[in-house]
Amino acid sequence: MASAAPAAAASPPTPVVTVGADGGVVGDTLGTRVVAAAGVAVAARGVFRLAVSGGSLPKTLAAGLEGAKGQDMPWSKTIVYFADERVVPLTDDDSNYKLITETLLAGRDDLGVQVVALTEGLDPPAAAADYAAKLDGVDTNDAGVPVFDMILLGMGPDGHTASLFPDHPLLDVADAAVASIVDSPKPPPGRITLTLPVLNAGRNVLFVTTGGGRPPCCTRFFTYGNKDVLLPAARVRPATGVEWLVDAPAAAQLSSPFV
Ligand SMILES: O=C(O)[C@H](O)[C@@H](O)[C@H](O)[C@H](O)COP(=O)(O)O
Repeated sequence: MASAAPAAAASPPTPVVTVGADGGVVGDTLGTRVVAAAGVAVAARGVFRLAVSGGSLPKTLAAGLEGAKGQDMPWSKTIVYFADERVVPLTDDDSNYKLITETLLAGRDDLGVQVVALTEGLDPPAAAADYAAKLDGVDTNDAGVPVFDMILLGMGPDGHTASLFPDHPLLDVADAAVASIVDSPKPPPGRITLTLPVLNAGRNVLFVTTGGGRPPCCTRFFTYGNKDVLLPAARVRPATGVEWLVDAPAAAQLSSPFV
């Protein structure tokens, strides 16, 4: 990836927040968004490159793609990547690869979905470099940044997204598509993550946040303390816009100007 391009002059669109009554409704909406983005990508480029996070997202997505919507998915033209991954064996309970095989991909072994998994046995920096090399087939923008058709993100209680944590130097990585962390505040400590330039280059970028328990983060969503330093999740503002799918308990904790 080339070094960072100058920041775009125009402000990105204000995030769109879509509130569902509960996790089931959020999952349904997510499924609809994913099928729509997949259809557009396959019609335009013959493939749908989808980057997913860990946490609760794979389960919500799996539920949203049950039934008819799942049948509308171009599974054989879908390539699943990881917005972040834990540097553990693929069979480890902490592995996001294991998580998606047990949720999103469960019962879909024969549909030809490709998954770009972490290479096992490498330390985090080597795993990040190796994973970056696996992005070779992904389109890039003028700045050489990989452009995914869709990136699905969650937000932790501290405002982290993917494995980009508040006040961490990884937030400033602008010359690599994939970075590593060895001191993740959320266990396990060793992880790889897509970097902010990649998250901000996605064609469709969605956050999915359900449940309460996030007031410290959400009340500080746009500013961090008194320093006007944005929390990691708030720094994901692609020029294509960003949508937040939240349930009612999460929405109740999001303060203006977020909603
Ligand atoms: O740890 C991971 O693998 C994640 O990608 C992480 O960034 C996650 O998305 C958030 O912590 C939200 O997690 P929840 O969906 O469980 O709230």
